[in-house]
Amino acid sequence: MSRVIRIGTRGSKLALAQTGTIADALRATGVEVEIVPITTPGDRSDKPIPQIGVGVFTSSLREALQRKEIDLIVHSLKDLPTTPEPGLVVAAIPPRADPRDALIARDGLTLGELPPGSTVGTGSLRRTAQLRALGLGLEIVPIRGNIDTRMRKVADGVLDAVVLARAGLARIGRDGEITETLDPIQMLPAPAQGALALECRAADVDVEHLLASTLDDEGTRAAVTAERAMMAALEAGCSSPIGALAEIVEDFDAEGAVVERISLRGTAAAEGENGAVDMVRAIALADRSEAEQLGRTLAAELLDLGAGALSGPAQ
Ligand SMILES: NCc1[nH]cc(CCC(=O)O)c1CC(=O)O
Repeated sequence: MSRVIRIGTRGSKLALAQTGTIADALRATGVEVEIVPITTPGDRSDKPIPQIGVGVFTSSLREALQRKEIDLIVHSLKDLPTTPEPGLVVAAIPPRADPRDALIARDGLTLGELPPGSTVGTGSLRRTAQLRALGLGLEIVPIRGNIDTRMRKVADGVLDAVVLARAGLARIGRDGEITETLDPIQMLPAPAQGALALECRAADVDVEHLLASTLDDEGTRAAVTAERAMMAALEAGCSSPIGALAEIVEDFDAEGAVVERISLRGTAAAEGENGAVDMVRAIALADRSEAEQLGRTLAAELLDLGAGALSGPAQ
């Protein structure tokens, strides 16, 4: 392609890192790439993320894309609302990084080693609800800010631990400080955590084709499709207390031949006794081609178990 592809990005270390990775991958295919920094209102606000609303970081970037000031956005797919944006298309979803959450605790401690009353920082309702459900007597402290700011609270002794996504830590080169990778049995990640979404204008067929043919990963796309279909069916926004993890697993068909299927685990908040938050959980399996339906089926099962009482766009 003779055109220069302009990638718009927020100025955070994480955004620059993931944009840089995609820029390198595109340059390796022989195209010329320019990186265009864009400041969003979300970067200027100190309010907790659940209060500033869904998609606050994405709207300024999308406006620049619609106005043709840039040609491509590299999103963290977990931060992207499930409603499609008219005129734009997610042209590629590259191979996913490790989707799990991680603990960074003082003195190399694991969750189980933190004494009751220990303070654990997170800004996420999903992480808060799942940490509480473990019944370890941890004190969950709401925090926000970028990854470095959150990590500093442990280094400075302000908090005993924080929980962050492995993928983000790896992208900024700080995964060496993880003291425990949380098993999805304890902590299901956010839908699409660890995955990137490459968005361009639907009318820009050259860029769309380049992205789709060089950077898309079908297995990742199937997994995140199932997770996001579950989220959409629960009408949950990106900051609602729900978690989901789909994995491609090997199974046997009726004749005993090995086939690949998708397994999807999900969790959502439900109202427990005395108004407490309970996390209900479910798992289901489907053919790879049925990712979307699998997500809806699991959502229906979670709703049957009482999910939804606390989930909703307002959270
Ligand atoms: N909500 C913030 C956010 N958006 C994307 C990531 C990095 C992980 C990813 O790309 O999924 C993070 C940080 C975190 O949750 O620890």
